[in-house]
Amino acid sequence: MIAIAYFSGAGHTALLARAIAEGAGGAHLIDVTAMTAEDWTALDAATAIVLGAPTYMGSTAARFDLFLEQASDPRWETGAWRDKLAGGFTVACHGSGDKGVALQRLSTFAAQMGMIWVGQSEIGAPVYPDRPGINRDGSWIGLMATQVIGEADILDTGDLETARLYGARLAASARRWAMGAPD
Ligand SMILES: Cc1cc2nc3c(=O)[nH]c(=O)nc-3n(C[C@H](O)[C@H](O)[C@H](O)COP(=O)(O)O)c2cc1C
Repeated sequence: MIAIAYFSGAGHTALLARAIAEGAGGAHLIDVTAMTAEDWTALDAATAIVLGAPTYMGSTAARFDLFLEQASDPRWETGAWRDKLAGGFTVACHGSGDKGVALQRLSTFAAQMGMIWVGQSEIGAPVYPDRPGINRDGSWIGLMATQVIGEADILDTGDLETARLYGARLAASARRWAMGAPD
């Protein structure tokens, strides 16, 4: 099972979370501002946890960092998430916008938790001109999207398709990983 934990101030990160879930063929979507006991149970049971936060001031939004710190106690010490798969995504209003820092922050959290990071593997245009819009920000450490300025409720179709493909990759990875789980 895949769990997607995200924070979204104005809705863009939430759109990406839903597209990843769609590509994965279903996932437990968790808004970290309204955590329930069931959400923590789902995270602890998940084969893969996908972390999503908008880039605010050059890194992950503080509200998501609060969730990461909450999740670490006591799981960092107990190793409760060790060897789970992890992935990450972010969105910002600039093509760069220092989104890479946000994805490094998420992958560093995963590393500290002993998780196995699954990056973004899609190559689009200009390398493959027949794939316009796919991974248009050229990010492989995780999924990046760029906000369509002035629009709160839409994202670029290429970014959404890239998110679906990332979800499919995470789901395939989770299936393979679960098959090889130790007894
Ligand atoms: C406090 C704040 C800080 C931001 N910092 C950045 C930034 O460093 N780089 C950038 O490109 N966009 C930045 N933005 C724009 C957001 O990343 C962008 O609007 C994004 O789509 C928001 O996602 P959300 O709708 O899920 O909150 C910032 C927005 C806010 C509110």
